[in-house]
Amino acid sequence: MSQIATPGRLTDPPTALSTAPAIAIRGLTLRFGGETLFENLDLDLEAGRFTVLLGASGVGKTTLLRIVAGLETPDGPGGSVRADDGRPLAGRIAWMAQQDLLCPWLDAAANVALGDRLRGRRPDRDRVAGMLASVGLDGRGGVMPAALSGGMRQRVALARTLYENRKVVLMDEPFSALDSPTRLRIQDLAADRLAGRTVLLITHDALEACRLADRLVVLAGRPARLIEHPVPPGPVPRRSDDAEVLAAQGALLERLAAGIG
Ligand SMILES: Nc1ncnc2c1ncn2[C@@H]1O[C@H](COP(=O)(O)OP(=O)(O)OP(=O)(O)O)[C@@H](O)[C@H]1O
Repeated sequence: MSQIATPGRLTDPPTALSTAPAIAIRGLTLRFGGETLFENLDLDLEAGRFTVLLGASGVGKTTLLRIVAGLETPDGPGGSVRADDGRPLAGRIAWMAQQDLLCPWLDAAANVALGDRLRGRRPDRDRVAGMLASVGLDGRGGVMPAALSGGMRQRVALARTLYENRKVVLMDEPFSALDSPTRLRIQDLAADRLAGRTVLLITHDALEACRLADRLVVLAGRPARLIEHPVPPGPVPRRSDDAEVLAAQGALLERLAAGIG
């Protein structure tokens, strides 16, 4: 297992971070074949906060994320996804997936700057090095993905997300493939490095949800509805051994097992 050091904070200007928008999702309806996944679904993502989304497999979590990202179009004229500053969301969203999606033929540094390469821009080497250092991978830019552990690969993926410096970050079970201690450390890192951005995180891990959520919602049923679940007190990331976090995790698991999610 690789331990994550506690590196210095990122150098993104605070003014840039403070412009993270709130997002209002309104009146979403989506049908696949004969199934109605969403019917007039609303969700608000608070500016600069972690909203955590749980729910049973197949309920529609990834589809909801894809709609927010503009990768899926809701049915009918009523549905909308809008930023509260009135500006388009396109170009302001980063995506982190369950798989690290690193290109195996590029080293860690080139993977961090992949977006620049795809846009035909010259990567900013100093920023790339800074992002790698900020996730505890100082001096590892030349290492190929095959030589990195799963936890380190996800840290490179996090550095790539940070390099993009988007104000909205959509995360689809980004840590689910990691062992528990590594997952705990990268949760801490993500909470610290993504602070101030508007984050929507999908997870099946009740402890992860209770550690990271400023707001916790469960997607359940068909058509799916959203059910609020209370979050433990205190700022994120909360300690995994905190009594209130453990109690909230237990209560959340009981609710999920009872079939609300
Ligand atoms: N493009 C599509 N065409 C048809 N059906 C789809 C499409 N995309 C998703 N679905 C269906 O919509 C439902 C919701 O899928 P989705 O991947 O959003 O679920 P999920 O809650 O993210 O599940 P998991 O937790 O397993 O990742 C599933 O029944 C899936 O088969």
